[in-house]
Amino acid sequence: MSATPAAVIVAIDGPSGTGKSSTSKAVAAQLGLRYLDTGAQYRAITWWMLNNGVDVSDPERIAAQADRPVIVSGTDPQAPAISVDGADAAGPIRTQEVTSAVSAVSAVPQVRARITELQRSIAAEARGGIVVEGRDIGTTVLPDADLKVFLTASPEARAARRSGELKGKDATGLAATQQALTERDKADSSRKTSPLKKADDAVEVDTTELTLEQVVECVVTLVEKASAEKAGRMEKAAR
Ligand SMILES: Nc1ncnc2c1ncn2[C@@H]1O[C@H](COP(=O)(O)OP(=O)(O)O)[C@@H](O)[C@H]1O
Ligand SMILES: Nc1ccn([C@@H]2O[C@H](COP(=O)(O)OP(=O)(O)O)[C@@H](O)[C@H]2O)c(=O)n1
Repeated sequence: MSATPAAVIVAIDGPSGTGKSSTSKAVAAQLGLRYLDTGAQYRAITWWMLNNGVDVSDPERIAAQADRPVIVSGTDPQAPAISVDGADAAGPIRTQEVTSAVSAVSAVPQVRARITELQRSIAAEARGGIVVEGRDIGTTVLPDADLKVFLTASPEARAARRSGELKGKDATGLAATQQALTERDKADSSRKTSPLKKADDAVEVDTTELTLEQVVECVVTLVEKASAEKAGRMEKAAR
């Protein structure tokens, strides 16, 4: 008799515009898992620093304030929510001002330690399983995740996707969007503390030529396989 699928922890990492958020939400909703957007948490702490007059070009000042904001993340994939000091932050964390400052704030070790601890406790509470998306989930936050996926896409495809999202809200052209993405990737990949990096045991999926539906289907298949394998191992251990 085949075992009931086991609850799994899924780590989805990759650079900006590769489809992490869209894919993670859809996979979690389809499989009844919780969902955590860790980029939203780094955006939230950045928003707090900007609102509280902290000089975001000064790592020491950021470090000194890193413990202060109270960040609460919802984990419903159908209605992702985030608040800072009790205020809804879902809208304000997506502004250009926050996007431009987030890599500098998230590079500060005290910020990463604080947010990493929060992420681990949320994952531990998700008894039925969770999809956690970010930059360092498979390498640092949840190195024992049951499945690690690393999404990639060409810089041109990523910029075209982001530029489509910004249309009407931002006058930035495609070339400027690509330039901003490249700079953020470079900052995220070159920082000392848990840089953006594919974990050695992550499955890499290049989404450049795939539709979002195809990526979701591919990741759902990988999660189902990881879940069945885990259930098999648990059943064997219980015998
Ligand atoms: N495979 C894909 N093909 C085309 N557009 C996509 C694909 N995956 C995601 N998108 C679109 O690209 C944009 C960025 O996706 P998102 O999931 O926010 O990426 P990330 O979280 O990696 O930054 C969104 O508008 C999304 O709908
Ligand atoms: N696990 C994570 C997630 C995000 N981040 C930081 O947070 C920023 C915003 O993440 P995001 O996922 O919202 O970025 P987008 O690609 O969606 O614009 C990234 O550029 C990183 O600087 C991080 O350092 N570690």
